[in-house]
Amino acid sequence: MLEVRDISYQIRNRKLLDGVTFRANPGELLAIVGSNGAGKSTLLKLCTRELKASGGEIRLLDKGIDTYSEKELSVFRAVLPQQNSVVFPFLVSELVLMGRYPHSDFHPSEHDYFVAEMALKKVGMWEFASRVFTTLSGGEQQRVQLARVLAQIWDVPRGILFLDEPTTGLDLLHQHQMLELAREFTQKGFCAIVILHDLNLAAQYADQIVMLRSGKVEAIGAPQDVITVDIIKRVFNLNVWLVEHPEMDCPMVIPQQNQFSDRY
Ligand SMILES: Nc1ncnc2c1ncn2[C@@H]1O[C@H](COP(=O)(O)OP(=O)(O)OP(=O)(O)O)[C@@H](O)[C@H]1O
Repeated sequence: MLEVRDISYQIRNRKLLDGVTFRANPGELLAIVGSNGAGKSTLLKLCTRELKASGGEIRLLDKGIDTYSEKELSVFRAVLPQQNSVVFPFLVSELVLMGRYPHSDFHPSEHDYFVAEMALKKVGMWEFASRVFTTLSGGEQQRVQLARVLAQIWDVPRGILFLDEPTTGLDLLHQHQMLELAREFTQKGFCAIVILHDLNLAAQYADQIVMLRSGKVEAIGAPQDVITVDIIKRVFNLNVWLVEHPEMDCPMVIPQQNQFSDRY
């Protein structure tokens, strides 16, 4: 569904990404993790065509990403960016309806209004529908933005969801709800590519994890294969304990104490 083949990206003389290769299949949630500056957002921007790779190839639904028109792409792939760029006083309902524009050519049908309502209800924000978006709290805005991207690909058969640090600003409940929702969509055949900083969330929700370090893939695979003491030490320079999740078949990360005193 998403295939990234030997991708590199260079700015001036600096390689921000080098030889990155992975594949995400329908029904999978793939988490991209790694230290600050490792290249996660750059990689996501290449996959969403916000940036153009210096080398390699990216394929979506078995076609090169460059072969799609912007409109074709927007019908089946939706992007939740890291930064919230809304400055105009749109109502929450208007903003979510914008997610339907690729389907409605700016003239929303009854079905588009229905989908926007369903999406807002899905993220628990329906009662905020007539509020001005910019007056919402950071976490509330993030949930409305999720409703917008879900509305965009709500009823396509094979959608691709790109989420850049979607849990930022969300409380514990809503962090898990956000990822539960992403997983719900993967269960109906979507593919979700999610940048996460929290390794425990990645371990709990991802089918595959791509761990980046200095622009290269340090490890890729199932959470048990990527979330290891050695790999975390190499990537984050952090000593951790790993414990088994009490209910799920995945590791949980606990940083060891007293390892920072000589660093600062
Ligand atoms: N336009 C640019 N010009 C120069 N350097 C850039 C540019 N964009 C990104 N970089 C650098 O590329 C590296 C990767 O950036 P990127 O935002 O992809 O990292 P990230 O893994 O998403 O980081 P974080 O976890 O902090 O969000 C960083 O060192 C960043 O400073």
